[in-house]
Amino acid sequence: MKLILHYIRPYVSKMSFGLMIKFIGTIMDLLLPWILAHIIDNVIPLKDTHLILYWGLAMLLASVTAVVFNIVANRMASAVARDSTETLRHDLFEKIAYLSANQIDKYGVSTLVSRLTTDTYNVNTTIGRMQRIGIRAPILLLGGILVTLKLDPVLTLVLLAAMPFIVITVYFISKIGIPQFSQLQTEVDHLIQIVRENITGARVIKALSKEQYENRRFEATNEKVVVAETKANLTMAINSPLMNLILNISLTLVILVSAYRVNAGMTQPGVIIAFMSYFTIILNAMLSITRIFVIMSRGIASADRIEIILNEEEDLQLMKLDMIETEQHIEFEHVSFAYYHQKNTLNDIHFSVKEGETLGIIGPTGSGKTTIIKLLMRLYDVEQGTIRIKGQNIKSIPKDELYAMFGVAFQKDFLKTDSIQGNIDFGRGLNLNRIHQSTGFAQADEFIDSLDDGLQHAVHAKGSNLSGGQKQRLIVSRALAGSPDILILDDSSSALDYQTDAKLRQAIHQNFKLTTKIIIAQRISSIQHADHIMVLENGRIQGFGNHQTLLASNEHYRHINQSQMGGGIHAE
Ligand SMILES: Nc1ncnc2c1ncn2[C@@H]1O[C@H](COP(=O)(O)OP(=O)(O)OP(=O)(O)O)[C@@H](O)[C@H]1O
Repeated sequence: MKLILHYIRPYVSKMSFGLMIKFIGTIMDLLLPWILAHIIDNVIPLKDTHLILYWGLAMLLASVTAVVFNIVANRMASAVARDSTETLRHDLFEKIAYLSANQIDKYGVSTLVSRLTTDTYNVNTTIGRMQRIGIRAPILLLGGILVTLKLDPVLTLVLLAAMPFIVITVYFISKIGIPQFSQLQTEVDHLIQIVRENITGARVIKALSKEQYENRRFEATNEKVVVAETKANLTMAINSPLMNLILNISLTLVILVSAYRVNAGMTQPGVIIAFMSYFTIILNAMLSITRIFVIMSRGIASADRIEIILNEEEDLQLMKLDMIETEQHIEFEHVSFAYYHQKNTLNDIHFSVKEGETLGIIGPTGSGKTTIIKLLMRLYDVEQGTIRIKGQNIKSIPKDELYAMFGVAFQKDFLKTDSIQGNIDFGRGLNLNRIHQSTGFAQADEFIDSLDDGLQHAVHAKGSNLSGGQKQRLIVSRALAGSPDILILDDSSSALDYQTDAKLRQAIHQNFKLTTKIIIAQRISSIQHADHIMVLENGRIQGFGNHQTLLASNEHYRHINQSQMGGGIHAE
């Protein structure tokens, strides 16, 4: 609720104006039965046609004002809901964009997507509806009671006897309903996760003929959403019949008492007709108020889920740490790391690389190669040991500065729905020369030139209209285009043929002399010319040296070399 209040605060004046219009419209609605009673009991007996016409016109004016003012107020309410949710969605998106890799792992992508979409939509509905019926219903209720008190206090007291029962019912129903709506949102998260996996993995699913299996998996989760929704809606559905029951009992009592009072000459028939109209107004107002609680239950559950993300503290804080004098560009000092306090993924990683040098990393899958890069970029914080860039602990380098040092091509990196140029530039405003140069270095020119629209060729989501090798070359072009201090190629040439891979390495060697390069590869040929080669196994450094020294001293490396290159020391 605090979150909702926070986001509507900037619109208080607009909202107040809208609520004032709504107030006037509602008062007009309230006036109508009173005018009718006045016409029946006081004006008609006078048999003055002009006076009857005059009061009839007053009724028409009141009803037109009520309709027009209500429409205007509703439109203003929708505008406030739209604008405040826009800001909320913006803030949430920004927050999600700045979450650390650790925090994204903690929540999972699906729940973040559903918080950004369905939850913000629920908040929007709550803000809109609260203004539309949140003011109208209480005014109709209170105003109705005040007018009926004036018309006939005894009958009003009979009506008011129902109030405590209504309050108790609403309290218990919303107490049960809010957690049920939270549960429903969690099930929606799971559903989104399965849809995402299905769409992302469509090709694998088809290749393995697993459509039926996936359909069953989806159905099972869909069923859970239905069960959760049914449960929450059932709780809320008890609300209206229960209210109707309470109100109908009190209506019966009101009719009985009014029949007695008219017979005894204690009240007039016009008053009873007006009272019945007010009774309907009060009844509808009470039902609307209970509906507000249903909407609020859902809105609060969603607002809470959004608030948890917005309140997430920055977990990779900038620290003030001393610099050391060093000749090295990148240094890992006895670094050990575990994801979420599980078993260590990396153990005692200790190495250094000078500016302009190339480090090759080779090792079996899952040995921790990519994790070294993630730690160097501070996507996760190390628990033991220190990582330095030019003598500065990376924990003391502002994030923007740190990220700006890198040009990275990750294993299955991201391509967005944009042109080839847009994907390489990635919002950095690079000049066209720079982009042409980088596509040349990355050996992407040949395929880009073969396209009719060249750099303007549209790339579909995740690069689905490009081959594996074409995607890799675009991703490498993007990494090179920013002339980075540190270039990281994580298995980024695996889809290239040997010749193209060799040309790419040659281009990088010749044109990025001052850039420190880290190349992760499965192929010895991709790293054999590196200044240093790290052999990684089970998160430990198994060997460190150049190609020749490792061939001479490291059995594991020799074995890989033999299996890939047939044993000799190959030079290209
Ligand atoms: N976000 C994560 N959460 C938990 N565990 C992770 C995460 N990322 C990687 N791991 C685990 O850490 C280990 C090392 O992963 P890493 O990606 O560094 O290996 P790799 O050597 O680069 O493998 P590959 O050659 O297959 O890319 C693996 O066992 C992996 O399951």
